[in-house]
Amino acid sequence: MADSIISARAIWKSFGELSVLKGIDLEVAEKELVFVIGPSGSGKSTLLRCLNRLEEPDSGSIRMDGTEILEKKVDINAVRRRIGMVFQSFNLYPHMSALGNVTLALRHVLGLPRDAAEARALAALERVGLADRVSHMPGQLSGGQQQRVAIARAIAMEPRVVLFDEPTSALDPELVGSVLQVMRDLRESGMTMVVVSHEMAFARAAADRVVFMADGEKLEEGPPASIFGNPRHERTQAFIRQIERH
Ligand SMILES: Nc1ncnc2c1ncn2[C@@H]1O[C@H](COP(=O)(O)OP(=O)(O)OP(=O)(O)O)[C@@H](O)[C@H]1O
Repeated sequence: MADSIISARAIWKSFGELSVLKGIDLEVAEKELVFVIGPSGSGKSTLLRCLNRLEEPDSGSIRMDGTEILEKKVDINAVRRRIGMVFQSFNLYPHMSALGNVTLALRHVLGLPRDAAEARALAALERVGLADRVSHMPGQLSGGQQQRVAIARAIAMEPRVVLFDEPTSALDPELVGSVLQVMRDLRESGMTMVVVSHEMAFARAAADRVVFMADGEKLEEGPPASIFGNPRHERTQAFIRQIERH
């Protein structure tokens, strides 16, 4: 793919005796929303974490904008500046306001002066619908609002791609919609995203491509209509049948 932002090839990863990724390939094109689904324990989060080297693959190649990021000499902080990540647990600093949380990396990682960092942070908080909550501490915000602060923190860095690792799994059901809406808006604005999530309705509606993983392998991938409507692999069929029962 000529315009791939991420091109991961033959990624292998074990934890001790447990082989979690078995030669996975993943391409992510500019402005694409790639959705990774599969049974619990199939290696989805591990794959995502390998993409920014929160986990170190045992072997394989990951190119970002054409540059290999698995080489020892690569400045991993420079790579991470270009890859935002949103976690299931929002990982906000509890003693800092929403604005403080979003501003922190802009000042200390990007080295922006306070005024410029705050202006950028305010714009990001506005984008996620929190213009009226910038001075609130995380404890004064709902889970959905806290996750939106975490998304603002990621996008304020103006990354090339944002990875979402089960961003709504820790939320009460009534708070999920606001976070998914922000993710939908980001997609509309052309943000490149890789999402691991169990929100299948969202995958159907918003994904450009769905990747189905099982036991550390990619069994099939394609547009949501074909993965959900006409899955070819027997394990994908079983998975889709199971989620449709719930
Ligand atoms: N740091 C680790 N040390 C040891 N085992 C790990 C570690 N991280 C993940 N695993 C194991 O690797 C396997 C894959 O985990 P992973 O979280 O990638 O799966 P997943 O597909 O994201 O699952 P889920 O949908 O339940 O989150 C699991 O068996 C898990 O217990």
